Amino acid sequence: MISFGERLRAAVADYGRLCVGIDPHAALLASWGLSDDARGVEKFADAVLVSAAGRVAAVKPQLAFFERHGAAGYAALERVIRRAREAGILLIADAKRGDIGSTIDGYAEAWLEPSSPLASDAMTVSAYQGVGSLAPAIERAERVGAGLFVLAATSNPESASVQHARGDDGRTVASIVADEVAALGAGARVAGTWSSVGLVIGATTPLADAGLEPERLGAVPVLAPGFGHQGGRLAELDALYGPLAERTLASVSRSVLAAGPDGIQHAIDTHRAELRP
Ligand SMILES: O=c1ccn([C@@H]2O[C@H](COP(=O)(O)O)[C@@H](O)[C@H]2O)c(=O)[nH]1
Repeated sequence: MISFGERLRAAVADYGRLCVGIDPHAALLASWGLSDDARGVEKFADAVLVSAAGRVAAVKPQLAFFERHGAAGYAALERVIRRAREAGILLIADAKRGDIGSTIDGYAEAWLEPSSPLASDAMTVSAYQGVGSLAPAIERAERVGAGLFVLAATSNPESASVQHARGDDGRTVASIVADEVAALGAGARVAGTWSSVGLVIGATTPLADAGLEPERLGAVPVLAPGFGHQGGRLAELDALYGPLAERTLASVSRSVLAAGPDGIQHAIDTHRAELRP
């Protein structure tokens, strides 16, 4: 079995460091001429998949916009996940789940276990209950070759009051999360391989402001939202992420999706061109 970290490394080598978000906001559905229901959401997601497969390393459905449509939205998402697998593109479920260990394992079973109808390549999780609370999800992910991205320094401006707060040793909350994630499995890893447990580090704040020291983060991959619509510039990815840049997957949703069904392929290509190969 190939680990998620290694599958991500291969996808980035083949297709570059862009991830396209599948965020069927009501306003986008309207501008695409689609109905604001599960059918519209599924058509939207399928069109994004067709345009992204073979062009970018991964897609990232935002679950909120499927959940809006209840059970029918989930059924649509199950089919989208299956089609992503058939198309051979990595799919990161933006679920942002977090809870006590026994419950987080339930979430991991739902989103990562291959027998689940929602089985994704990776999911986003929150460490607000402590990185240790994620241990069952981490163990399950490693057992089934899936991945996790742990929120560390998110792209929204409100995050600073919590994530940049400093403890007695001077480290920020973001850096405590990042250090604990980096320590997972460190030493057991083959040199040059990527970890299957990554971090979410938004593109809207310099790493230093969040107290993050990239040289401490070993082989951890990064999922980086905040480019495009939120103001981050893809051309500045290398400068922003420094030594982490090679392992950073830049995620863009609205700035690509706003191009509509006829323009999305071109928009993806334009965004890719802003990243160096
Ligand atoms: O720190 C974070 C974590 C996740 N997100 C999610 O990424 C996309 C961003 O959408 P854009 O349209 O490219 O702004 C969205 O699904 C967020 O929930 C984030 O923005 N920041």
